[in-house]
Amino acid sequence: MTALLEVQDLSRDFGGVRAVNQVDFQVQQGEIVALIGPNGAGKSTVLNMVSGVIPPSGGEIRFDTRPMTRVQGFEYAGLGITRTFQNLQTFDDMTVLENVMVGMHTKTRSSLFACGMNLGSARNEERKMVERAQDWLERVGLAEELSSLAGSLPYGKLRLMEIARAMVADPRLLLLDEPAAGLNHTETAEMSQMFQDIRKKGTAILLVEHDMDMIMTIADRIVVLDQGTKIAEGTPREIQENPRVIAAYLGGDEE
Ligand SMILES: Nc1ncnc2c1ncn2[C@@H]1O[C@H](COP(=O)(O)OP(=O)(O)OP(=O)(O)O)[C@@H](O)[C@H]1O
Repeated sequence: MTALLEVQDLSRDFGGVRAVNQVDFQVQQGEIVALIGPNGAGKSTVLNMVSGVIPPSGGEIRFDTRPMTRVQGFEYAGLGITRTFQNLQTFDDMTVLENVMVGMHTKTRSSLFACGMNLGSARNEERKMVERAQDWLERVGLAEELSSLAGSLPYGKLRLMEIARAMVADPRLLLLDEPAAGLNHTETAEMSQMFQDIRKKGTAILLVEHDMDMIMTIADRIVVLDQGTKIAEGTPREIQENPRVIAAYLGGDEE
C-alpha cells in the first residue's frame, strides 16, 4: 500500500545544531501516528517541516507520492494537509464561526471578482461554507458558542475551535501539535474520542503529544525521537515495553 505521508531521511539544522537527524516514518490513510520524545527531541520541528512551515535541511517528504519540496505553505490545505499549533492561533475579535471559516479560504472556488460583486455563485458558496463551519462546530461541541467572540472562550474550547478550523478544509492528513496541552482529564478524554471519530471518517492524524494516556489510547503507531534521532517505532504496547524508550523517556523525569 502506498503511504499517504512518507518521510525519508528528514533532517533539519538550526545554525550548527542538528535538531532532526535522518528521520524516516510513514503515515497510512486513516491511521493515527504519534510522535513522542523528551523536550527538545525535535518533534515540533518534524511537524513544522511536514506542514511546510519550515523547509528541511535534507531528506524528503512525500504526500500521496508527491514530493513536497516545491509546494508553498499556503497550498497545503488545498492539497489536503491542515494543522493546529502548540500555541493557539486564534483571532480574539472575531466570532467562533468566523475563526473556523478562516480554515476554508483555500477551498473556495468563486473568484475574488464574483465575491466582490456579490454574485449568486459566491453567495451560494458562502452559504455552504457557513453550513460546513456550523457542522464542525457542532461536532466539536461548540454549537452554543458560534456567535461568541473567540476572545471570550476558555482555553479548552479554543483548542476545540482550532480543531474545527483544521477540519473544515476536509483534510486527508491532520497535524496536531500538543492538542491536549492545558486540558483537564475530561476534556482530554473527549478530545481523544473526537480524534477516533475523525480517523473513522478516513482522515489520518499525525500528532505530537506529551499526554501518554491520550497517546496510548488513540495511536495506531508511535514514533519515538530522542535528540533528533528516531530511536523506536511500534504499537503503543511495543513502545511501552521498549527498553531504549523507557531509558530515554518513559522512565525519565518527563512524565
Ligand atoms: N527556530 C529555531 N531556532 C533554533 N533552534 C531551534 C528552533 N526551533 C527548534 N530549535 C531547537 O531544535 C531542537 C528541537 O526542538 P523542537 O521544538 O522540535 O523539540 P520538541 O521535541 O518539539 O520539544 P518540546 O517537547 O519541548 O516542544 C531544540 O534543541 C530546539 O532548541
